[in-house]
Amino acid sequence: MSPRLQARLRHQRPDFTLEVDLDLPGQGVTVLFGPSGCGKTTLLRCLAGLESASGHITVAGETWLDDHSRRPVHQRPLAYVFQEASLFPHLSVTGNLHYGYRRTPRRLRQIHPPQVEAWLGLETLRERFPHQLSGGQRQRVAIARALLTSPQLLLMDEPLSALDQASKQDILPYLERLHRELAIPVLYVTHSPEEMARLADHLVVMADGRVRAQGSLTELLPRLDLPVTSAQEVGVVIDATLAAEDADWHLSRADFNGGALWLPTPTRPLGSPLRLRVLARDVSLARQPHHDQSIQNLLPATVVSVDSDHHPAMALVRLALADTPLLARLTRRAADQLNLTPGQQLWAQVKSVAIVD
Ligand SMILES: Nc1ncnc2c1ncn2[C@@H]1O[C@H](COP(=O)(O)OP(=O)(O)OP(=O)(O)O)[C@@H](O)[C@H]1O
Repeated sequence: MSPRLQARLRHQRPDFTLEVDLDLPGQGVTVLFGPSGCGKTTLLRCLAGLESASGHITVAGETWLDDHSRRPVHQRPLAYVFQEASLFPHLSVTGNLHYGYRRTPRRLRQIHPPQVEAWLGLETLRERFPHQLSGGQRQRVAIARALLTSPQLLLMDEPLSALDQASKQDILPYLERLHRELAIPVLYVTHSPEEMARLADHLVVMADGRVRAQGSLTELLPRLDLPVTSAQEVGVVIDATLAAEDADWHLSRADFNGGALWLPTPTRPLGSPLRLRVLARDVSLARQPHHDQSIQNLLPATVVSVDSDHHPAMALVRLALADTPLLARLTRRAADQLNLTPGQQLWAQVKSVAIVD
């Protein structure tokens, strides 16, 4: 298990104060989420040493900042990817990739060109120059170049926001792959709920220069007090494994801690990890398991709480499938007729499941 990324930071500007205490896993993607101006970029810049901050930072077991010492930017082994890829225009893709790699001392090189070329699908682009690449391809090269410095921390500040929708959809599978391969922490700033659902393992929700909540995506996404999703899109993500296939019906079973869901067979081998998204509006509840209806996914669930929704006619029911949370959005009248109370056992009928990763 890699050592955790810990940072307690205070940064003061005349009209803005950043004051955060982060304790994040040493591996995986942490998405920083929060309204414009809440301090996400400032936090990344403080971690990078581009802004002065007091406090402490520990990355990969090494202290970058404490009361007695402050490592300057060039001594912090991190990579920073911005909205716009700034590649060297006079160098080919290979030239750009080798730039950071060659400047990294041999003994510190942990990531090598063939690896990142495969992760980011660059094998056929090696000879091209930046002006011969699409926006998404340029950004893939920029990410690869950053990784070839073998950083201990990867900071990504809205890396897809300058791309059009088609390029975003092109690049997301590469980022999902990276997310599975990289053994370092990645801090990823985005305003996009889709990028959050597809890439995040962890979430830091910020407001006014402070951390409102931090934890795993599965734990924080269903929280109704956090502004992470719109009322229509509220739901959960479930990390599952592709466990069985029913070839006759082209359906596959995804198992997770607390149950299993059937879905149209995806093009990936049995045993693969799979991230599923279930929206609250696609879950209904019943006291008995009804098999005389079209919904195939029936899961035994326990009521945790019944909460208000943005609309006065609706209620959000928080459920537990063992350790896995699920949300159901019902009319208040339906919730009243079911006489829902915490601890009650019933059946969750899941109408639709999307694979997000
Ligand atoms: N160079 C600067 N000098 C002074 N104030 C700044 C500077 N950069 C940002 N700020 C202010 O600091 C606060 C935090 O800004 P920051 O860019 O970190 O927010 P953010 O959450 O990244 O926003 P966005 O989502 O819009 O990128 C804001 O009030 C902003 O106006």
